[in-house]
Parts: sequence; C-alpha cells; structure tokens
Amino acid sequence: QMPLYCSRFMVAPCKRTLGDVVPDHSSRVFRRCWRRLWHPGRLYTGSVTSSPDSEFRNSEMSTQSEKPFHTPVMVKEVLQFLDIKPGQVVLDLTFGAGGHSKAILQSVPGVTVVAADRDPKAFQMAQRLAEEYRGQVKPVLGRFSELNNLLPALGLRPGGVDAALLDAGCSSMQMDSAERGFSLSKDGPLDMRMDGDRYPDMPCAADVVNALDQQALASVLAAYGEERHTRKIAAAITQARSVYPIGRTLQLASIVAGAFPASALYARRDRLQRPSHVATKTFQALRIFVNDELNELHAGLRVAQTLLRPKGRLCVLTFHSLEDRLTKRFLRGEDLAAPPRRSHRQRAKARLGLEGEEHEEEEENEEEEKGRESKHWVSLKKVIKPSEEEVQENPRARSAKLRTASIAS
Ligand SMILES: C[S@@+](CC[C@H](N)C(=O)[O-])C[C@H]1O[C@@H](n2cnc3c(N)ncnc32)[C@H](O)[C@@H]1O
Repeated sequence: QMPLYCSRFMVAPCKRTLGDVVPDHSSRVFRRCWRRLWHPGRLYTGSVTSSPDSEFRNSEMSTQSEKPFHTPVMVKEVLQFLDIKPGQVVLDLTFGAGGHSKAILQSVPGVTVVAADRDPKAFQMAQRLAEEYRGQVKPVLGRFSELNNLLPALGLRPGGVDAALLDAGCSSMQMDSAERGFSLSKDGPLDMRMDGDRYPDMPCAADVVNALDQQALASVLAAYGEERHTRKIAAAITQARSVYPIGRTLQLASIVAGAFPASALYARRDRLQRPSHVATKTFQALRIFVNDELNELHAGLRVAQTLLRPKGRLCVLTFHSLEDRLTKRFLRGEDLAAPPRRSHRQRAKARLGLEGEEHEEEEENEEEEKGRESKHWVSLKKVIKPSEEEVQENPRARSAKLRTASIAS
C-alpha cells in the first residue's frame, strides 16, 4: 500500500522562520521551494527509518560496523592564522569530532574553547572533551542561527572572543554513517538532517524528493548542486516516485543513475580525477537544502563578526564553491542581496556553459580582490589550499579552501 501524503508539519509545526533568510541569490530558490514543501497534504509520511524499499537495500553495507572518523583539515594552517595566545577564548563554531579543538587545546596552554555544533552526537563528543580538559571546554548544542541566544548564557559578550573557526559542511562521521542518509554509496534512510534528533518535524531529504514538484526540484538541484542536468534528474525522480515513494539513499542514487546512459555513470571526475558518481551533485544539493546550509553559514559568519574583538581572527574552511563564494563576499562586505560580481574568466566560462563542472575548479582571480576590503574585516591572506601531501593523506581535503581575516580595529 502506498503511504499517504499528509502533512506531519500541520500536526507539529516547525519553528523555521522563512523571513530570516540570507539575502543571497539562491535564497529565492530556497524560499519558493521550502514553501512548496510546506504545503499541507503533500508530505512523505513513510518513515525514513523503516522504508519498505528493501530491494534497494544493501544489507551488507548497512549492517557492517562503521567506525565514524573525521580527520581535521589544514590544522597547521588554521593554528598559524588563528595565532592563539595562552589564556585566550576561542570559538569553534563547528566542533564535529573535535579535531581542530583538540589541536588548539594541545598547542596553547590555558585556552578556553567554546565548542558549538548543531549535531547532538558532536555535542556529546564535546561534553566528553570537556571532562578531559576541565574548565577549558564549553560545549554548546545549537545551529549558528541559534547561537546569539545561546552564547550569552556562557558569559560571551560581543567582542569577547579572540579567535573563531568555522569548518563548514558535514563531518565524515555524518557522511559515512549509513543511517544518517548522506552517503550515496552506503544504503540508509534518505534523511540527511544534521540535527534531525533535535527537530524531528523538519523535512528530510525523502520529504524533498517526494513532495516538491518537478520544477521546484530542478531549481533546488541547480541552485545547491550546480547540476546542469536538472530537468532530466527531476523528471526521473518524479516518475520514479509516482510508482513508489523514495525512501533510501541507494534507491535515489539508482533513480538518478537511470536518467543517464550507463557510460555516464562514473564519467564525471572529482578534483583528484577520481570517478565521481553521477548523483553526487544531487546529493549535495539535497543536503544543503535540507540543512539550509547557506543561510546558516551566513548566520555563523555574522556570529563571528559580532563576537570577535578588534583584531580577533577568523578562519573559515569551505568545501565547495557556493560556500566559498558566500564567505568571500561576506568578508569583503559585499551586499549579498545583489547578484555576485563575476570575473572575466567566470563570465567566459558561463558563456561556454562550463560553469559548475567539477573538474573546472573555480579559480580565484585574486587580482580582482584588491581594493575590495570590507569595513569590518581585514583579509590576512589570499585563499589557501591544502598541500598535496595533505590531500594524498586525506582526500576529503581536496576541495578545501581556507579564508582568513581579522576584525578591523
Ligand atoms: C566539517 S565538520 C567539522 C569538523 C571539525 N572541525 C573537526 O575537526 O572534527 C562540520 C560540523 O559543523 C556542524 N555544522 C554544520 N552546520 C552547522 C550549523 N549551521 N550550526 C552548527 N553546526 C553546524 C556539523 O554538524 C559538523 O559536525
């Protein structure tokens, strides 16, 4: 029997405020699509944790014991640019598995680390670290957009933080746990929420693919996945779900793959020239949309701007061009409501239809950065990339970009 589409949000309304969105150009897509998702009577109610789609289940993968592990990226560079002195206060906005926080605690005596994360599992790890470093770690559970309300309880006031780190996106613990639904290679419920435990009524990825109409779905894929074949993929998804609701990660991956000839399945390459699955960008788009990652990133940058003291330093690690562009524009003090200014090179790429190609890494035209300083921030260095050795050791670092800035005094 087909699950009914009815609104679980009507029963337990979500607290998301649609008005409080980043004035970033992709937010229009966000608002429009989110409202559609919100529409009563259309949401996926089949539980993502007990999907009947066992034919898509790879039981070997989902039952194997997974050791979640996250290798922190560019630790040496982060420590160098944060330049933390003994006894200072550091805000780690993205604690994750605590790799950067631990490195800070180990290298600077008497430092206090405020360890925030939206993921309750990361929060538990921060609590454990707080036991190890008594009085030096202050765990906080919350999204960037919630921190203004949470941090004053810890005695943090505007200007009271010496250094801040934002390591954007998901941790390997989240990506590699099949049951969290982020991975397109491990079967699991199509969830993708970083804090679904805290907000069980928030839409998950299964809600998005089962409830949005084809055009809205295509807009989400284009805006957040920078995917070029959006119509084809959105059509495949809407066709597949008319037969059976989509509830599992491998099910979605195979539906997307089905929209392409077999030869195209791994024809795309990542930045290490490794074959990348044709559904990779679809998964990225859904993850960003479900977790409202770009608006959250903007909120996190604003929190850092408010809390850092004059000359206080910020490091931001990003992993795809949407995050990096937003960070770059924020640190330049650009109006995010205006469409981004494009370099000659980017305009040429757009004309040739090469935008968004994974192998076509978006290179910074750093010459154009000159004279674009913000009144709030002083850039410490051009964008920094990981060393080749680091990328070899930790392939997840391959797309990392580090931006560093200090508060103008
Ligand atoms: C790349 S991981 C950080 C890894 C960490 N630096 C380490 O070394 O282990 C990103 C973390 O940020 C968290 N995160 C992402 N968006 C967030 C948000 N809007 N508010 C708070 N935490 C967020 C995720 O839950 C995840 O744990």
